[in-house]
Amino acid sequence: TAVHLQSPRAVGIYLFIFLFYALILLQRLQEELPSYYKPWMDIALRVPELVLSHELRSCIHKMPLLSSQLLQRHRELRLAHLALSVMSMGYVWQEGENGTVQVLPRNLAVPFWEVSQRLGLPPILTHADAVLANWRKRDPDGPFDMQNLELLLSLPGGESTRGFFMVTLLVELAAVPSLRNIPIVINGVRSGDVEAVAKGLEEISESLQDMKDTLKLMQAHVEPSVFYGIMRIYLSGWKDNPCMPKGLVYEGVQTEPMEYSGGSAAQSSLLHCYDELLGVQHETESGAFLFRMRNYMLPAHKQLIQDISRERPLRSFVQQQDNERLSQAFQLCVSKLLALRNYHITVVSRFVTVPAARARQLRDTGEASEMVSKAPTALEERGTGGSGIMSFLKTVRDETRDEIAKNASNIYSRPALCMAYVSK
Ligand code: HEM
Repeated sequence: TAVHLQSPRAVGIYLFIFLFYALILLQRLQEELPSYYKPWMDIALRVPELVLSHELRSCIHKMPLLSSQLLQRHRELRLAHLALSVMSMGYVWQEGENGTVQVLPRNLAVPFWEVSQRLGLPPILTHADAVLANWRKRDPDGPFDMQNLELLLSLPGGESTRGFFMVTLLVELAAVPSLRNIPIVINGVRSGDVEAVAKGLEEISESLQDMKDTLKLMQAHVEPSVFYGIMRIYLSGWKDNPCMPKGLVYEGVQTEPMEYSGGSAAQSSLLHCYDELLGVQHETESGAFLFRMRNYMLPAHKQLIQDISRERPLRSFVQQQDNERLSQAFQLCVSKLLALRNYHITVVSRFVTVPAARARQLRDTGEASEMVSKAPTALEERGTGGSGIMSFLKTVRDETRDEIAKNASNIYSRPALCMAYVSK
C-alpha cells in the first residue's frame, strides 16, 4: 500500500493494522497445545457436555496443577487463555444463577492468572478469546464463511453458540478493509490530502455497510430462546452481577475476591476505533463503561485506539477544508456507523428484550416449560458485559447521531440535506 508513514505513531498504527490483517486473513490460529497440556484440552473440548451432565466441576477438581512456562508463542498463550476461560465460565455457571461458587480452584486459577498476565488480558472469557481466537477453517483453502468455519472450543448452546461466535467473527472480517483505510485517512489529514481522506472515508463507509449486512446473519444462525435461555449466562461475568455480588476468589492468586465483566462485543476494538477517528464522544456513564471495556482487549488493540485518539480531530479538518466531497464522505461515514448501531439495537431487542418479556410472562403465570423461563433473572436488565442494556445502547447511538448534527450544522445551511443523512 502506498501509505507514507510520517511519525513513529503512524508506523505503530500501520504495523498494528498489518499484523491484525495478517492474523485474521493469512494465518491459521493455534489449534493444539503441547502434549503436556492434554489434561486442560481434554476437559476444555468437552465443556458443553460436562456442564450439562453436571460433571465439569468435579473434573476440574481432579485436574493437575500445570506450569504455564511451557507456553511460549503468542498463539499458544491465546489458545491456553481460551481453554482456561471456557473452563472457568463452565465451572462458575454450571449450576445456574443460584448455584454459583465463590472460589475458582487453584489448578485452574493459578495458570489462568499467569497466562492472562503474559497476554495483558483479564482472567475471564473475552471477545478476544471467544471470537478472535476461536475459529478454524474446515478446508484450509476454502472461504471464510459460515459453512467452512468452525469453533475450536464451545460453551452450551449447540449450533446457536457456533452461530453467535462465527457471525461476530464475520462482522470483524467485514471490517478489515476499513482498518487498512484508517492510516490512509490519518496520513491524508496530516499532509492535507483532501482526496485521500475522502476516499478513505468512503471505503470505511462501505465496510460499515458490510458489517451491518453481516450482522443480519445472526437471525439465521442463532435461536433467540437458546441465546437468552441457555447461552447468555456462560458469557456473564462477576462484576455488576447480582448473582455474584462479591466477585470471585482466584485461589492461590489472591485471598480477596476479584471482579471482572463478562464477554461482550463492546470489547471489540472496531467501534472504539471508528468513534475515535470520527470524534464521536460518549458521556460520563456510557463513556466510562466503554472505556473500561478497553481493559478487556489485547494491549495492541487498546494501543491502536489510543494512538488514533491522539491524532488531530478529523471533524475540524473537514470543517476547515470546506470541500463538498470530503464533507459528504465524513457525514456518510458517521451515518453508516449510526445505522450499524441502530441495527444492533434491533438485534439486542430480538435476542434479549423480547425473550426477557416472554420469560417474565411465563414466570407470572407459573409456567416453566419453555427454554426462556430457565434464563437467569438477575441478567434480565443487564448485558453480559454488565451494562444496563437499552439505556446504555440508546445513549451510545444518540451520541453518534449528535456527531452528524454537529457537523451538519456547521457545513450545511439546508436542513433537508442534513436530515437526508440522519435518516439514511
Ligand atoms: C445476538 C447478538 C448480540 C447481542 C444480543 C448483543 C448484545 C449487546 C449488549 C447487551 C450490549 C451492551 C453491553 C453489554 O453489557 O454487553 C452490547 C454492546 C455492544 N455490542 Fe453487541 N450484541 C450482539 C452482537 C454484536 C455483534 C455481532 C457486534 C459486532 C462486532 C456487536 C457489537 C457491540 C458493540 C460495539 C457494543 C458496545 C456499544 C456500542 O459501541 O454501540 N454486538 N451488545
